[in-house]
Amino acid sequence: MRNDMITQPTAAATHADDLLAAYQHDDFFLASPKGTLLCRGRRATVSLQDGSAPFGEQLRAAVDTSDDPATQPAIAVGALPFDTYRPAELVVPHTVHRGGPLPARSDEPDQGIGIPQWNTETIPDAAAHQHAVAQAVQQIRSGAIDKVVLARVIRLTTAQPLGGRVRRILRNLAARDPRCYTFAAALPSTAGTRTLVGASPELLLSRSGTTVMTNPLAGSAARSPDPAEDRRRAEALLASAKDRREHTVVVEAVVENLRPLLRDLRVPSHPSLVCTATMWHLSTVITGQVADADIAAVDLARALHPTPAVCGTPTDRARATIGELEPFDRGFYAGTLGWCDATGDGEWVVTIRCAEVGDHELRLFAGGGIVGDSDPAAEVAETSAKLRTLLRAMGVHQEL
Ligand SMILES: C=C(O[C@H]1C=CC=C(C(=O)O)[C@@H]1O)C(=O)O
Repeated sequence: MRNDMITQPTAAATHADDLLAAYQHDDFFLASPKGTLLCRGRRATVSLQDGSAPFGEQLRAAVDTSDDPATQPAIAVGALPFDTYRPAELVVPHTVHRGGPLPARSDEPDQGIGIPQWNTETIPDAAAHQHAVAQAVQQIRSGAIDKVVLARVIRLTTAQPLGGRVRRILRNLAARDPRCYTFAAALPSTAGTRTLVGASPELLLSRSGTTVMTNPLAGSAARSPDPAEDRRRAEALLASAKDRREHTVVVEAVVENLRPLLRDLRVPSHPSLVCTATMWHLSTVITGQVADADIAAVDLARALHPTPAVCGTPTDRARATIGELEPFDRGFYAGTLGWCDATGDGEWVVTIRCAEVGDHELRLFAGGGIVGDSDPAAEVAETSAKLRTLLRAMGVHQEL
């Protein structure tokens, strides 16, 4: 099994399934197509606000001043919120374990998480989301913005405690979507313990040595259980002028942000198709080489975030439109989550297809990119389809 996710030696490599089984509340877990990472404890923190010294130096300094002997590699992990103006920090864990990629399990039965009944609330409801999309379309047609991503939340509550069930959510997500980035991270919270859990198809950025890769996704179609219809939808997506526009805006912004930081930038001229268990997407894999070895993966990720795949363009105006039209706080949805080591290597995913899990409450998020010819009713249906990723992992099969 390939095992190149963390470049420094760690404790003995472990089977990915064992890492998933060992996941505990408060751990950091990330399974990517390259490998699986499980981190525990807080040995030190690295604030991302300082920014004066290169990240590798800050990380090494944080480890040197921690009261623990440095028996583990210097690596920092964590989640960053959608709102880039909020304070952000990464955790240097006590223990780091790595494994290969999680194995695919097509025969896995759909197991819920043992909660037979939920109270549900959708914010905004379908009619209000449709109205918000129509308002966004008007703003775009008036020339105020080019694209904006609008999201909605489903709030599920239960009297039963949820904390111990994150591992089962992770397991169900990974079983259905082994090629996605499956993650769980404890969030800084003043209101009890909260965990971000999800299975994202989107890589914001990875750096391995000098090589950088980013894989923006934008443009979507729901999968169909009928193979012929599924293929038809995929081909229609690839041919859709509206979805191509939505996608091009993201690729152009990513390239513009990376151009000063990378050399030998390779950008395919056309998007390709990728799929999850529930969605088809337009995808572009962009690669390049770091121009300055001191630029760590987390710095590059922060230079890109938020891309128009989760915010819009121009960024500040799209952010203002989101603030005006979305009646909830995104928190860590549409942010980024990952790891970075002292050599600058790392992997950062876009935190979509995810939920924030509290003691008795889950908030599930899904959004969609809006352009001038978006159809508000179709956008509601798209968010419902995206929400299925998490709902199914929790054993909820009705449409919400
Ligand atoms: C913002 C989300 O998806 C993004 C990623 C892929 C396709 C997208 C779209 O077609 O709108 C979104 O840009 C989400 O799932 O909440």
